[in-house]
Amino acid sequence: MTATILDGRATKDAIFAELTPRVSALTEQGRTPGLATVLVGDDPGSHAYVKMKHADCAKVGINSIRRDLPSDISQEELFAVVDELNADPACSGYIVQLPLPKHLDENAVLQRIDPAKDVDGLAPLSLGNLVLNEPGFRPCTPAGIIELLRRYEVPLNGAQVTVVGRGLTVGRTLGLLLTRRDVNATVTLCHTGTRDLAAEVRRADVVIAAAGSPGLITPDMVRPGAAVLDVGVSRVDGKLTGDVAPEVAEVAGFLAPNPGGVGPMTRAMLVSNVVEAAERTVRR
Ligand SMILES: Nc1nc(=O)c2c([nH]1)NC[C@@H]1CN(c3ccc(C(=O)N[C@@H](CCC(=O)O)C(=O)O)cc3)C=[N+]21
Repeated sequence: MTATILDGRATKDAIFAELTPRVSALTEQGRTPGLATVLVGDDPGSHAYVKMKHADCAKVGINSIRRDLPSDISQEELFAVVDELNADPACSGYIVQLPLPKHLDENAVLQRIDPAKDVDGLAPLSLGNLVLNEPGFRPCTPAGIIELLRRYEVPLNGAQVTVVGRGLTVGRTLGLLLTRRDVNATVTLCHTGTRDLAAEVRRADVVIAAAGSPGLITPDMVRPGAAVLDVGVSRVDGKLTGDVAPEVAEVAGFLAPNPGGVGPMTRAMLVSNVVEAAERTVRR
């Protein structure tokens, strides 16, 4: 037996096809959505992600604005860029690519993002809305994971989900989203302090690997038929490697590979949030 692939690229394309008429309708009213990206420094991986996001925008007819900033930019200078995007009517929403260089205060930057433009869903107000069950932008990777499972009809209601990794962009926020009443999963959130990772993974119906530790999840840890989603990326000898060992495909029922799984879904959710931001914006 070999796992059914949870194809994030095809699912992203399907979502883009659904978004395109909404973008066209906005454009006909002179309200074309616009996504801005803020990239500080020259990390090659971050550059590649930002480039993909702009290509996605072009594909669905969204305008894009790019702010590539030097790695030695000061906190005040970065605030000025954020303020400018907050004020720019052509920018429906934007993301500040994380992580930022160490000399910058990441939380202070996230706090300065206009909540109406926080399409990444990582600013404090969006996170608060998520915890309080209020409407608001959802973080793109967790939203993409749930959407991918939903479209492949992998049940989450009452399911045991083991999430490995507690980072803000995936594990921490995914736990919050999965345990909401409308999703209704039981979540175990594992991290480097977890005593017996193999045992926690073994009892899961769904495993989300977002630790950034190459090959961490091995076939002996996976219950036959379980859904396994590989979200971690690390560079090993210049090659991108996921958190899930390749042999897991022979045990799992469903597998979201990396690349080709959750990454494209993150971008699909970002574009979806931008369209929503533009739709919500009232004309002045
Ligand atoms: N504020 C913020 N928000 C983010 O959403 C954010 C971030 N910072 N920092 C970095 C991570 C990483 N990230 C990815 C998005 C898409 C792919 C993606 O689409 N990858 C493709 C292609 C990979 C390839 O072939 O090179 C795939 O997995 O198939 C990957 C990684 C978003 N991030």
